[in-house]
Parts: sequence; structure tokens; C-alpha cells
Amino acid sequence: MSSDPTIIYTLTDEAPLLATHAFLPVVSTFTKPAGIKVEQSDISVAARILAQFPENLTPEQRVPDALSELGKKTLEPDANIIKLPNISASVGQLTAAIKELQAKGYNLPDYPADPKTDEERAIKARYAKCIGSSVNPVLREGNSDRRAPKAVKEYARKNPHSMGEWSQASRTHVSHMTHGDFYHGEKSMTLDAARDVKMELVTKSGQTIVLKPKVALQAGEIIDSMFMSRKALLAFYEKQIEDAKNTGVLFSLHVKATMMKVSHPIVFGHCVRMFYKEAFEKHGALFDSLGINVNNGMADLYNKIADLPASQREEIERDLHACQEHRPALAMVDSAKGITNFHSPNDVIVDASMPAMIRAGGKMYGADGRLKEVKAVIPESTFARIYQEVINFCKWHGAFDPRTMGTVPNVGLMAQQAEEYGSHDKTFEIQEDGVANIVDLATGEVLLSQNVEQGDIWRMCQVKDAPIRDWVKLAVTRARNSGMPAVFWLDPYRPHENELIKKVKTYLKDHDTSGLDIQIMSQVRAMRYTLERVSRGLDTISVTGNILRDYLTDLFPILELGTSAKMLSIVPLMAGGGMYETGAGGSAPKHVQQLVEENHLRWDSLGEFLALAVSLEDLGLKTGNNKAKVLAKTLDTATGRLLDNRKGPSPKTGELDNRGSQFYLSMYWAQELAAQTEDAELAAKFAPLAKQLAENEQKIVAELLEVQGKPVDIGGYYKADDAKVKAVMRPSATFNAALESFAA
Ligand SMILES: NC(=O)C1=CN([C@@H]2O[C@H](COP(=O)(O)OP(=O)(O)OC[C@H]3O[C@@H](n4cnc5c(N)ncnc54)[C@H](OP(=O)(O)O)[C@@H]3O)[C@@H](O)[C@H]2O)C=CC1
Ligand SMILES: O=C(O)CCC(=O)C(=O)O
Ligand SMILES: [Mg+2]
Repeated sequence: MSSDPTIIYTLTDEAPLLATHAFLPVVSTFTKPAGIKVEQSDISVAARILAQFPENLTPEQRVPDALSELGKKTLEPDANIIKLPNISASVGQLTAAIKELQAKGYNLPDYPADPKTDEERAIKARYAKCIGSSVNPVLREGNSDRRAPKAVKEYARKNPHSMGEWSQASRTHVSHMTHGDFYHGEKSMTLDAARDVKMELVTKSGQTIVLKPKVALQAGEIIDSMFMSRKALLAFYEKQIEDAKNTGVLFSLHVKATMMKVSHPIVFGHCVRMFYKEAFEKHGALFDSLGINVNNGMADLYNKIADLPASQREEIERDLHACQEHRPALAMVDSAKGITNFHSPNDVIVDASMPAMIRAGGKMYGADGRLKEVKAVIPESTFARIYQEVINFCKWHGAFDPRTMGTVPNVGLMAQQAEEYGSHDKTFEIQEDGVANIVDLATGEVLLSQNVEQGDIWRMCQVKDAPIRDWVKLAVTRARNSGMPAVFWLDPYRPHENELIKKVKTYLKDHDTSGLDIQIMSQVRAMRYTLERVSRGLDTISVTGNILRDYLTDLFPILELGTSAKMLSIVPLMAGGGMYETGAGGSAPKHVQQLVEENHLRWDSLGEFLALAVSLEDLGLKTGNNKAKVLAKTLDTATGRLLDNRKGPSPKTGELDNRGSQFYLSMYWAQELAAQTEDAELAAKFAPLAKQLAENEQKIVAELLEVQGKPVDIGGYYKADDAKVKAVMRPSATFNAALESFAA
């Protein structure tokens, strides 16, 4: 490793990875004159899978464990990482990725869904590391600061996106459990001293089963024990399915099976089985023998019955359809292709799906391709209530107006696997009725105890003290720098949050809060308070735990800006470095489909532009590299021009897309660098490039547009062919030549 100031740029998946193929050459070219090195770190799901099985691969096929290395880097004070969104894979996506890699000659083992031998269990355990949120919890060694930059907010005000109308008579609503969910039985405590604990189940028959032999806890750490009752969940689903049928609204399930990767697939699967209850009762034994697991969605069922004799398959299909006859209509993910909300647990992800529904005036698509009112089923009441509050507000006041509404930045607690991020290896589906205990290993003292039944989901969450202190500090800093009031969304009736409230009150005293408006409110009140301000054009910082960080940083951007792609998303790493995430959204799988079919990429790289500017600024400040500071400043101005001139990508094929938008950013950036007077060397260096790009603007844009409208081959999905993707993503010979001659 060289000692040059370095930016690490992640290679991820789907749309952001495609965009990176076009943008990285620009980044490397522009930063080189400042002596900045740009390194790549491939943390795509394909690379993560390959890194798990070196012994199965030829030396040429092996890849380093880039995620672990990057995780270590986040603990170093000079870390400067640009993190793009990555797939948090469902089992369906994982198996598809394995299949693609096997077909490409990688000798990977099949995914053993139901392992029988120790060897299969070991393989499953390795693959488990690639499922769900397994990147972000490793890299997010700091809390989160997400906001709409001023220029972006101004742009949204001047160019409002369309918003569906809300009627006061709308029957759209949120349904959540009112007992038996994680919220209701939660127990929480703050550790008086460091302790090692285990998680165990003492069964009714007197057996003790150790589920997690050791968790090392620190002094001051908050731990929780909570469970979701299977019986209560099933009764809830039955009632809601019936209610949606009787009232004639769409039934739509919203979970986060990716981030809550152990609990939510189970919660999802119960809903699917309840919906198709009679068919599952009739064919349950066959489904089991086929290894069907609808925790992975109906897609798993349809795939696995595909090879049955036609008569048997048709009978199953008839029985499934018969269930649908007396069930409510389902919300559709893709009505043209008949893909419902139950197809796959990663198709409808609550953080993005609920705001999209609210933005559409409380409607989702039915099977006929029309927008309809909906029962949004979000079983866990802990956070579901915020959405009902937004719906109440919209029904009363009408849709928000992006031209006038205020902004809601977020300061989110997530560092060191806070809250749900750290719960994956501490979440269990209970096999037998009994008592679930968290026990001090040294003394045998039972710290937290729950009565659980077979099928309940029991989990332990943790949040360490240092991240809480850091989060409070970040909230105060943001309130001071922005002049906005800050609200901690904490519910004193929830034991975990009650523990947090005590700490927040204590740690606020460490800071000068004079003149600041900092309040603590339970979620529903905080939402109401924030929305009342939003509708008056007033800004309010939301300071939240991890899940609300996730939910609110899609909700408000989607309402305010039309998308969360335009957010500035910073993770000030606790060790001193910085990670700059690109927007608050995900990897937009639909965009890949459009690129492959029509060679148009509607992915907006604005998040990347914003992230790169703060990354350069930070690098400049920390290393004293003035050229980096100039690059940062000019990039910001260029991004402002990009917005003013409306050179963002259009969703429509045949119009400017991601590549065109990146060209304009490059041209404006080169022009700003050439025009600035702080660094004459940089100005002289960039002047010819600025001239060349401006002179060739029409030609380059024409070259970028003329390729559109036809299908393209990128040689794969999870591991596309590098050369093919590069060719597709860099189709302008004139633009490529300009960058190359500049770099030479
Ligand atoms: N930080 C991370 O690593 C994150 C990863 N994810 C992962 O991303 C995947 C997809 O998640 P999903 O819930 O569908 O959410 P996404 O945010 O990826 O997509 C939802 C919709 O948002 C719009 N969108 C998002 N980003 C952009 C962008 N840069 N430019 C233009 N439009 C954008 C698109 O709308 P339209 O279709 O109208 O163009 C898209 O279809 C999952 O695998 C999930 O786990 C999700 C969130 C964060
Ligand atoms: O980690 C994940 O799976 C997704 C995270 C996410 O949606 C977010 O950080 O906004
Ligand atoms: Mg999110």
C-alpha cells in the first residue's frame, strides 16, 4: 500500500455497479493531478460468495475477502471510503448468484437449504455470511448523518416531482399487531459491568438448550430480550386477511426481510402460508418433501413444483387459485408479469415500499394494473405506527407539496452493530415451549427471561455505550450547525428506548446545548410534530435508532425529493475516518432490467457526486492536500450546475440517461476547475479538457443517445462480464478519448 492519500471506492451490485463502470474512470482521471489514489474494493454479493470458498476455486478464480479487509479499514483513522448500495441478498438471490457463478465455471457447492450432514451445515454457515444485511453492519463503524443538501432541496422545490392526491375518504391504512409482537414483551437493561452471557432455552420438559454459548458484553451496554409470538402473529394475519377481503382493499405485506434477515423471512412465510392456508393444509407433506420454504417467497414454491408431473402441478395451481378466490386481492410488484407481493421477500422492502405507496396517494397496483387503496400489513408494531400517522396526516391535510415542505434530516444510531444490526446471530425460532434466558456465564444469574412457545421468534439486541455517546454528540453538532430543532424519537413505554432516554439525558449534559431546541418524543408524537412543521415549510432533525434511521431516510427524501437517491449520506467513523454513502436508497434492480432490454440506465448518480465531494473535502482537510479541497469545491459547484441545467437522468429510453448525466458532470467539473483561481496548476491542467468536452458536447451526447433502444448483453447479473459492461457503460468514443488523452 502506498502512502498517497487514498479513496477506497466500493464495487457493489446491480444499477450502482453499472454506473460505477462509467464513473470510476472519471474519478480516477480527475483526482490523479491532486496525487490522490483511488482503490477499488469489490464487495458485491458474487465476490463475497467467492471469498467464502477459496479451496473450491483455482488460484486465478480466487478473490480476497474484500469485505473483511474493508471492515478493518473502517477502524483506521485515515479511512476514506465511498460506499455504494449493495444487494442484501434473500435466499432466492443467493441461490441465483451461486447458479450463475457455477455456470461460469466456479466450482461452488450448492446452497444446502436443509442441511443433513456436518459438512452441509458448515457450507450453509458460510453462505449465511452472504445473506441479508451483511455488508452495512460490518462497514458502518459510525453513526449516520443523512440529509438533503441545500442545492438538492432547492432543486426539488423548483422542480417538484408528481405526488398522488390523498382523499379524506381513503381507506388505506396500516395494520400492525397489538399484542404478542417484539414491542409488547420486550425487556431491557443496561449492564452494570462487563459480563459474558449465553442465550439458552429451558424447555418445559426440563432440558437446557444453549442457543448462543457466549456474547461478550461491555459495561454500560444496553441489551434487550424480545420475542414475537407465533400464535399471535397467525391470529393477526387471519384477521387482517379477512378484513381486507370484507372491506375490498388490497392486501400488502411490508417487511424488511433483508435487514432483519433471520426474523422477517419467518414473519413473511407465515403470512404466505396463512393466505394459501387450504392449499398448504392439503399439500403440506408434498411441499415439505420438495423442500419448499415460502419464507423465500412463492417463487420458491413455483420453482420447485415446476418439475412435477403436469397433472399434479396443475392440481396444486388450481388449489392455490382456489385460495385466492376467497382471499383479498394482493398488491402487485409487477402486474404485467403477475408478480405479487408474496413472490419474494426482497421485492417489497418496507423502507422504500411504504413511502412509494404514500407518495402515490395511498395506493398500490392491483392485478389489473390500476392503483388501489390498500391495507399495509406491517406486523411489528414497534415502528409501523409512524406510517399510520403519516397516512392520518395526509388524509386530513392532503398530499405534501414538495415546493413548500420542510426537510427532515436524520441522525441515526447504527455504529458497532447497534440494535437490530447485531441481532442476526442472536435470533432464534423456538423449537419447544419453555423459558428463554440470557444468563451471566460467570455467576449463572438470569439477566432477562421470557416465556416462549414453539415457533416464537426470540432475539437479543445490543447497543454499546460509546456509539450512544457518539450519536448524541452527532445530534448536538448537527443541531448546532444547521440551526434546526432536533427530536430524539424515543418511546418511554418501550423498555429499550427507556434505557436509551436515560443515557441521552446524561450525555446531553456533556455538550453545550444553550440556544438549541432538543426534545425527546415518542415516535407517534415525534412524527406528528415533525409533519406539522414539514407542512409549514419548517425543518426538523430526526434523531433515531437504527430502524427508524432506515425508514425515515427513505420516507422523507421520497416525499421531499421524489427519491432517496439524492441524499447526502455520511458515516463519520468512530475511529476518525469517514465513509460516504451514495444516497439513502438501494441498488434499484428494476434499472438493470431496463438497461438490458433497452440500453437505458435511469440510475441517478447524484448520490455518488455528493459523496465524492465530501470525501475529497475530508481528505483535503485531513491530509492538508489543497488540491483535494479545490476538487471538492468545484465538484459541488458542478453538481449545482447539473441540477440547475436539469441534466439528471430521465427514466425514459431515448433521453439522457446515467451516462449522459455523468458526461455533463464531468464537463462542468472540468470547466469549474479550469475557471477557479485558487490553484493555478489545476486550472491549467484542466483547461484543455474543459475545452475539448465543451466543443464536443453535441457529438458526445449524440453518441450516448444513439446506442439506446436496443437490448444489450452484459454477460451476467451477479457477475457480469467486466469488458462487456465497460463497453456498454462507456459507449462514447469521443468522451473516452478525451479522458484518455487527459490522463496520458
Ligand atoms: N445502502 C445499501 O446498501 C442499501 C441496499 N439496499 C438493497 O437494494 C436492493 C433494492 O432495494 P429496494 O427496496 O428495491 O430499494 P431501491 O432504493 O433500490 O429501489 C426502489 C426504487 O427507488 C428508486 N431509486 C433508488 N435509487 C435510485 C437512483 N440512484 N436513481 C434513480 N432511482 C432510484 C427507483 O425508482 P424507479 O423504479 O421509479 O426508478 C427504484 O426502483 C435490495 O437488495 C436491498 O437490500 C437497499 C437500501 C440500502
Ligand atoms: O443494510 C441493508 O440491508 C439496507 C440498509 C438500508 O436500507 C439503509 O441503510 O437505508
Ligand atoms: Mg433504507
